[in-house]
Amino acid sequence: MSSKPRPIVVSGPSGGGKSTMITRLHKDYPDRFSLSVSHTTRAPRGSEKDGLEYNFVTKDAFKKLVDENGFIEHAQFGSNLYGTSVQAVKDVANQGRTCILDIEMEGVKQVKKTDLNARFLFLQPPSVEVLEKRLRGRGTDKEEAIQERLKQAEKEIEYAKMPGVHDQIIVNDDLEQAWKEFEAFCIPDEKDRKS
Ligand SMILES: Nc1ncnc2c1ncn2[C@@H]1O[C@H](COP(=O)(O)OP(=O)(O)OP(=O)(O)O)[C@@H](O)[C@H]1O
Repeated sequence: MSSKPRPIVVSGPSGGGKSTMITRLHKDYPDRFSLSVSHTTRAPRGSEKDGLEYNFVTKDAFKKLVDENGFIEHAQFGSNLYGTSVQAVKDVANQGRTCILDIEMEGVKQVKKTDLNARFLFLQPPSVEVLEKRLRGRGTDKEEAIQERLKQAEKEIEYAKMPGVHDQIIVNDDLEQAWKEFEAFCIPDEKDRKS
């Protein structure tokens, strides 16, 4: 059996609290968790270094990796391609850190097809009504985007109900309570926890 840290997949509807939890996790445990380095076909900017901010690759190399099923998720923004590769997640584990993957439902399904041996955590809002309030309160999304996110949220919550999809579902109602549960999932050994 390998002693490499198993990646943790955090998913849940937009506005469910993924960024809030993951930001706190990195802040409280800066040496224990890492995000994977994404691939991109865009050119490096300023002092960006290959393998650090991104793995900078050509469009051909990117497409080859797509054909080889090397990506968990990939998408196009403008004329550039971006993706999270299976290898980038393994690289984090090889460095002795737990890779945190913040991905949506389709990505969760992709991870399940790999040999990453991930643990799956779902952050669920207390209700769609509360989710709507939080999305509005965040003030980052236009009305149309909010409606789209709420529709998608219902699908995500339905999928999460299927037995065996997630190792744990945390209902993000009271923030401190949800954080405690999140922290406990990410750091199973109580003596290693800060709170
Ligand atoms: N338990 C909570 N109680 C009240 N507000 C919360 C709680 N958890 C998160 N929020 C707030 O809800 C909003 C959405 O949270 P956050 O941005 O972390 O969601 P997300 O899942 O990362 O969304 P996205 O997938 O769109 O990035 C934020 O404004 C955050 O401060």
